[in-house]
Amino acid sequence: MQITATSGIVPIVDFQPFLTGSPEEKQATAVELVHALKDVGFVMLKDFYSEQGVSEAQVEDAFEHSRRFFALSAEEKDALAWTTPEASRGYVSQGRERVTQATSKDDIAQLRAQAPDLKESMEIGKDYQEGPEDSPHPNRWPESLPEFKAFMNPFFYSCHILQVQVMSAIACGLSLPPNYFDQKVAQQSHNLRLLNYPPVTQAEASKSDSRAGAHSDYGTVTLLFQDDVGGLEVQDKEGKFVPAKPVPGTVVINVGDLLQQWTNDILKSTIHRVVLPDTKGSALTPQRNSIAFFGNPSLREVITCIPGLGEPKYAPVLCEDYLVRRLGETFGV
Ligand SMILES: O=C(O)CCC(=O)C(=O)O
Ligand SMILES: [Fe+2]
Repeated sequence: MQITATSGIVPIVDFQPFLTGSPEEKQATAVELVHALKDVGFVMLKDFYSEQGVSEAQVEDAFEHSRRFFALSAEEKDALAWTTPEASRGYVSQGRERVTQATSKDDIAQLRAQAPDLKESMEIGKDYQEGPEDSPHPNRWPESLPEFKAFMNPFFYSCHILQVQVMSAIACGLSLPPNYFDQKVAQQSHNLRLLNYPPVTQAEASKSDSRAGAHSDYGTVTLLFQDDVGGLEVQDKEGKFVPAKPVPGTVVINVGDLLQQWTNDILKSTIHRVVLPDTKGSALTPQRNSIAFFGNPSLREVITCIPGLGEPKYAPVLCEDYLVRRLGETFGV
């Protein structure tokens, strides 16, 4: 397999042939994508924009809405605070979440106290509007920014479609039917996370160089849109962290733990982190914004190793149980 371009160790794959190409072109792109996800667990997709999925203008607008949201007063943001792993919606102030691979409550609490993630985030889930029985966990919308909700709901759906497109390519690359995952992710139990990494002084930077600690993601695939500041690093096979410098016009895709389990370790959920960029002599590190869309299976889906991918290494797990446990660990609840 010839990968022509990379950012660090992350291959760059043109997704357009999968979206609009001939059957042969589709299959060749799917194979290229799966090769990258088996080998590195990360890929950058270029030419991924589509009418049904995510458009270029939407990505730009999403960053603008995100900036306006984080510019709200601390009081207004805190009134929308994230509540429970089951809901996983709302505002997460700096220091509340500490992503890590540690699993002991005490270890994570100590990490949170000593080296908190230098970030704030806003978590958005599917917005149920049909009736009380459809609204177990309402989103937490800022009242002073009505256009925020009006933008984020269709953007969430567009990201869902891009995620379906990527999952379909993964299915093709694994020699499964193209629609293999469609029904299994149809509930849109995903999590759209707007991230703001504020500027940091040298003094703060010496306490914790971690904008987001080393961790793996939990779900199927994460779609990550990043600005041009950089800081994302991906662990290589020797355990070394390698910068994945932003490439304009691409979306980063990485495999989550549930997709690794689903594919019986064929696809890799790779550890990654976000570090502070060099201050280049100035007193503050630049602010960074990113937008992560964590694709998940439907919550009632039981994740069982896909037949034909070898002797199962994992016992079946209910998606909801798994996600609630992982989120509970990182939030210390
Ligand atoms: O901000 C980034 O580039 C990555 C964030 C991330 O890995 C996460 O939130 O899981
Ligand atoms: Fe992540």
